[in-house]
Amino acid sequence: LLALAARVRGRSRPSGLVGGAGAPAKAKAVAPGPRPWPLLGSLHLLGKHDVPFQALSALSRVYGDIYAITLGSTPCVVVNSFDLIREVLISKGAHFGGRPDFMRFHALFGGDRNNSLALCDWSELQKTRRSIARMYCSPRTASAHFDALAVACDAEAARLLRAFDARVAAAAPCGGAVRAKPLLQMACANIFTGYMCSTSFDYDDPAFQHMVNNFDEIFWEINQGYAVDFLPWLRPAYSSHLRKIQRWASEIRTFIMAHIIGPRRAAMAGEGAGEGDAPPRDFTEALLRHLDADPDLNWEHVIFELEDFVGGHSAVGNLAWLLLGAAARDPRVMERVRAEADAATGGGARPLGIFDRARMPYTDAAILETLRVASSPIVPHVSTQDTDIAGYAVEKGTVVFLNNYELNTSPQHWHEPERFQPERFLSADGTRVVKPDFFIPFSTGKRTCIGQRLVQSITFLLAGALLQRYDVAVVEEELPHSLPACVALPPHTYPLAFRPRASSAA
Ligand code: HEM
Repeated sequence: LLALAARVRGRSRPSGLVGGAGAPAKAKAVAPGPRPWPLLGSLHLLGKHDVPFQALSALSRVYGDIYAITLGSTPCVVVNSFDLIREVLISKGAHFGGRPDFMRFHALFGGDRNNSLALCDWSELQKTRRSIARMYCSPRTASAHFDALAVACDAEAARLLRAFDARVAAAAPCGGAVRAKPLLQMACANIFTGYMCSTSFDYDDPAFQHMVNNFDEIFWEINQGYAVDFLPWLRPAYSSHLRKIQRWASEIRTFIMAHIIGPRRAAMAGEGAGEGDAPPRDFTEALLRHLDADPDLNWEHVIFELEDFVGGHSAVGNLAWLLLGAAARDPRVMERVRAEADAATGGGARPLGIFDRARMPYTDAAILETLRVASSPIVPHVSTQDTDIAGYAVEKGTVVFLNNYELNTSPQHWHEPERFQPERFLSADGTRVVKPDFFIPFSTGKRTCIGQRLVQSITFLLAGALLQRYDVAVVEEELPHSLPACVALPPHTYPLAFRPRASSAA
């Protein structure tokens, strides 16, 4: 009964807000929520589940669609319904443009999280950076940038398949089990550097391998929650961990400077690039030209921006490996992706390309279903002024969790949400992808993900090409396993068994 009462309270608007004409304005009520303990706040409640987002969903069944919770001494609000998430991200987006001040975020970006596009607070500089990045990281299908992406993808898919052929042949005596996520990550990294920086690297290059592994470590790391995020006095206990994060990030920047920006800058000087009206050759050149033209930009911005965007490849590689894991668990998924790929390429008469995505709705739907099941959390937002959500007071500096784990897994929204069923994203005749409004894996509003077109195109290509070429199966001793509410897999995650396809079309 208490739980039910709390739930009803959580859902209703506080009556004090509805004053009659001339009535004195009453202070807005604070959303209901658990009573915090000294020092810890309610952090102990998050530890009762595999991942914090499960705990946040469980608490929504007690306190309702919006509740207030104190973590350490940080005031937080959790919103759990699509309407309230839209209120925060869209109708009141201008009030919630900040990001949390976690020391891990600072450690990743040279001591200042505002160097990062995803982790900074909203600012004029952020607007400029987003608009430069958007053109390249969100290319429209009929655009020169998308054509350039297609070229980088074609070259890399061919290289990946050659590398896989060799690995699979070597692994054949032990059933074809290959721990190949790192290979996939290198292919993704090369597509990103090929497209954004007009350069790519050999899979055997130890410096490249090291950079890709560092990115993967960081992607896994950033997807974890740590008590120190809310209890800064725990810092001494985490100091070696923080140093490790700093080292990964700084090694990445050294690589980018030495192997991408340095050579590129030298080549541009030699070619006289930037002179005349020719458009920049790629994202790196666009950034370097801005550096010369805009006094507000400095070297650090360029390096950090490339780090941010080249680093996007880690998310793609992890997503593609999750999709391969799902296809290995359910051969029907593999068969349907393969049937689409065969139909699109004339039975393998030519390699699969990113333009084929338009004719492969099931494969596209399988990517969406992988995103739904993984349910990557939206990066928390922070209120930049005193405001309200659903009429409840929200003070400046409050961390807001947008619980899209609840949106992606609730039986209120999905039939059998625990099942992997790409068909749920298809029209009744199976010819079109249909996405419900409340499905927002890339968030929405002014801080929405910039990379979603790259994510969908590259995941499509790499997973599609591999499924067209190989029979993929689970390795019984190490079944595919991933955390709920997490699109990241540990860098050395489960292997999958690959065998050249029995009825070979590709
Ligand atoms: C599995 C793949 C990915 C998923 C599920 C994903 C999802 C998200 C989500 C949920 C946000 C938070 C938006 C918000 O706070 O409202 C975000 C932000 C962002 N994403 Fe992605 N993302 C992915 C890959 C990428 C890639 C490949 C790139 C770059 C090429 C990228 C660039 C960004 C940037 C720059 C932001 C920050 C935007 C801002 O704060 O202004 N993402 N992403």
